[in-house]
Amino acid sequence: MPKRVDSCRGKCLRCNRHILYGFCNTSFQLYDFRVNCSRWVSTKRHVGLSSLKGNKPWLWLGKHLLHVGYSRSIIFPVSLSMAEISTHSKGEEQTIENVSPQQIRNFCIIAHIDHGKSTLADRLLQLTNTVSNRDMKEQFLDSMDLERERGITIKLQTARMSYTAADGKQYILNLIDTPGHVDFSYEVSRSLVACEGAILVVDASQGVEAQTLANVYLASESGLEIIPVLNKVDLPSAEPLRVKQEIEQMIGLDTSDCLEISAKTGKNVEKVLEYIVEYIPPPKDRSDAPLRALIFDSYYDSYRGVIVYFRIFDGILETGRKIRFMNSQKDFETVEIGVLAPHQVSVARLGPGEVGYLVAGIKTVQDARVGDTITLASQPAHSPLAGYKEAKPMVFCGLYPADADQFEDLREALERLKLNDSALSYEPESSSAMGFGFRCGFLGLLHMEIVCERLSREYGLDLVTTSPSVGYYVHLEKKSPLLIQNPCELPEPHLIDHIEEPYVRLEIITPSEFVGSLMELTQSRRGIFQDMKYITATRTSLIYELPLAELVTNFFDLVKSRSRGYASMEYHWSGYRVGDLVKLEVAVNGEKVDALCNIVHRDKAYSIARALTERLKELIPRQQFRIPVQGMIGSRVIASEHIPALRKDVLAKCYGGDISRKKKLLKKQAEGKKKMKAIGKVDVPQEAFRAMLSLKQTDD
Ligand SMILES: Nc1nc2c(ncn2[C@@H]2O[C@H](COP(=O)(O)OP(=O)(O)OP(=O)(O)O)[C@@H](O)[C@H]2O)c(=O)[nH]1
Repeated sequence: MPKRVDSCRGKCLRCNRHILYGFCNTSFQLYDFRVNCSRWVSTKRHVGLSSLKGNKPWLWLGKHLLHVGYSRSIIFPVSLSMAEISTHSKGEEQTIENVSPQQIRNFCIIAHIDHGKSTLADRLLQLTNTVSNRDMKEQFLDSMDLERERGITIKLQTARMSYTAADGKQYILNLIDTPGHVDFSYEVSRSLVACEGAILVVDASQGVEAQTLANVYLASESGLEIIPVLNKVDLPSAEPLRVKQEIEQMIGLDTSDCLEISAKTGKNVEKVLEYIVEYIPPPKDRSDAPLRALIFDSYYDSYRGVIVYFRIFDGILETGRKIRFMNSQKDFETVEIGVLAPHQVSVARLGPGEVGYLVAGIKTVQDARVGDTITLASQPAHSPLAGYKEAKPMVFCGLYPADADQFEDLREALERLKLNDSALSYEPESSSAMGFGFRCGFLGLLHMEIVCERLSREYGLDLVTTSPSVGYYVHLEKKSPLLIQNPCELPEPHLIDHIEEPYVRLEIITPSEFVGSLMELTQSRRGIFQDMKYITATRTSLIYELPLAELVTNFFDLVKSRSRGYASMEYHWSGYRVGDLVKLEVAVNGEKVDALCNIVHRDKAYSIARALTERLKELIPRQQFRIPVQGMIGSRVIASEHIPALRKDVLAKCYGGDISRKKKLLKKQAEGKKKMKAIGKVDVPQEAFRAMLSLKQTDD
């Protein structure tokens, strides 16, 4: 391939307006250029034959003419030389040099939530001068407003840092910061595949938590070198010795030379950089092999189309080359490739081991799916790299615009969010109580909360959400099973043979004194006990199989409150199990409210129905007539409440007088109320739809 040796810049001779930038290859033919700093265009199609016009050589670039000159010191094989009008000043492209894989280290930071990943990433960016002190802000890589406000990482983030190590050599360190919350663990698994090593951050005051273990398992499954680091040693409550012991006992990592750092104060953070260079293996040098690069993230930019983040395993990628996505078998021409330093900086080529981005005029994220392999269309690789399991939505809820006119806006907003969030799913549905809306699928409750918040903040939508539910497999007699994501769709009981519900394998790590209370909670949520391990003298791990439906209704909050915040939990999908489940419906004033329908375990149906009707009685405003609120399974009423009518003193104006007159007035009032009840419609307030959620909390 031609090697880029120099760049040039000049005005178009024809229009005298456009500035043209170009790069020369080894034979000093311009091989790619751009107009007015906008997109790069391959010159293969655009450069016309060069010619000399008097002493002023010029060159066609598409419809533009570039004025060029000679350098007399070198004899060129072609008539044209490097452009000399103005040599491209130190532009971004030239600051990034291609490096050999030996000088590259790809690593990610993994930890339990809030153990200090993003803070450590901040310090590393500062130490390597990737971000100047002036531009530095807390949690630099968390770019979403929501991430910064809540102090959590939602999306994985990448940054390329340049570091001169103690051995005097310069290294390129590609960092991937990952989220800690269990809902986003699929982001973690994606980033792990792009790395050779992981820094495992453990809070020295808290120790090994459930998510620490889960992430370590993921990292060792991917064959990564794990470097444990104790963070927050500046805290008075830090117990580095105890935590080191925990790491050795629970994870089995040697902690004899484990670093004790404070990401907040910067103590010992520079040593982390040395450890990365020393312990994390460099990527393999397979530059001669056909290109294979793994897509680990992508997002949609309204100006440039889909931006794909990838890691190259084999071969070389250059701007202007035609690439192919091996799974979707779609071809695109790369308009720009570059690295994330941490902002996008374009480069001409990237070699094996490099992490970068590319722009190729891709219109939908579906064309460049995360987990797909990029290869060259002209020299495709034989087989794609092992991708990822697709993120599967686990929790579903209905989203309805409070104002029916906003339905189309909601559709548009969901379409846009979906472009950058492949785990989100949605399909239209309608409800008699709430009109038209969408049934959306999320990875977990936090994911759901974040999507709802983004919809209201970024798109100004006022939404009503129904209580979250999970997906059930309903086996009908002599028919193939149905997947039900909306409880209202559950067929009549006599048609159902059995129902299967999703289960998760749950691990809770807790100080031993809270074990009893947490076991009680888990059992009340239909948990099936699997194992209990004493990890250290004071900490215990509990393992349960738990229905996902029980977990999504604020189980995590209860675990936290019962353990005074000290327990942590982690779960992953473990399969479907048969459950004795029924559809619990609610009728208000004789009319079933479909948005309040839910699938619950038969044993709990009565208590939930009772609590729900009581709660609705408080929430639904009183009307002129008496309103019955009933919880029902099929046509059987299992709980009932009445909202009393508003009373108007129709006798107020009767001073004394005849009793028959009073009776007449009261009779007239009773008749009026009866009529109103027959034609009256009860508006169920929005809070009522969330009642189900809060109910199950009180239920425990
Ligand atoms: N005292 C002290 N506080 C720290 C240190 N490192 C991080 N913190 C604080 O711990 C909190 C969590 O830090 P983050 O860096 O956001 O943690 P995280 O692991 O990235 O969190 P998620 O992205 O949500 O998983 C913040 O309030 C930090 O200021 C440290 O070394 N010492």
